[in-house]
Amino acid sequence: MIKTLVMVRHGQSEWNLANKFTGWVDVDLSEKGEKEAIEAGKKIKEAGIVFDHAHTSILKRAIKTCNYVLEYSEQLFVPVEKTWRLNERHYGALQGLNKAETAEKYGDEQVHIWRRSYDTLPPTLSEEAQEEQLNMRQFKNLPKDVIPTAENLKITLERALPYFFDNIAPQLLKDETVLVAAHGNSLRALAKHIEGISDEDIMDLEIPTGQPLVYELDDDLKMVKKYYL
Ligand SMILES: O=C(O)[C@@H](CO)OP(=O)(O)O
Repeated sequence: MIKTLVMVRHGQSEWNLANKFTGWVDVDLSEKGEKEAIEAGKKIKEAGIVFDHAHTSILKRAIKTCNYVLEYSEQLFVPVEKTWRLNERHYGALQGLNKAETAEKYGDEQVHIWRRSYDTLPPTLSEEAQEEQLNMRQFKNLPKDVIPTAENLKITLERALPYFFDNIAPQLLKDETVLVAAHGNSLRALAKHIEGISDEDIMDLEIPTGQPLVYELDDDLKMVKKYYL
């Protein structure tokens, strides 16, 4: 039997709009982002998709998107689990910098490598920024060892996949329909696994904000079909 997993990247955030590296910084949705998330919910309702479970990160742009999607598809009662493992990939010392200005300073190629290469790490957070991060309430109950100072897509995949295997996959295997509302790079990581994309080809995969991406999966949770609503 075909299993259905719907991924939604959060709607445009304030820092997507400002063209800043965001990562684990907890920025809000922009006005456009809220509209995108509402539209995503309406499309899911029109498509008649009925969720049994929803999963999101511990960052408000994804949490709010998840809530808007459930609200506007009239299924706000669906249980939602929040996990740091679905957080955006941590952008290290690039967080808060403007992407265009960073490209002017370091060159387009370097910035493209930082943004899209599978295994190149961006520069890590300063000690001061690390300390600040450790004191943030939403990260305080996480073991220090799992809080990154910078991540590439490979590390993002390695921390997102255990959650997929332990929490999402068992639900899909019971033929339950699952929503994952998360981030550009945490969703690229899951997509890499589900679609079997190579380390090279994953550089070209972009997931747009607020567009529901439907995966139909076989009994081994491999992709049979994917489409955007
Ligand atoms: O800034 C970020 O955290 C991400 C997602 O918006 O950006 P990028 O597309 O450069 O990986």
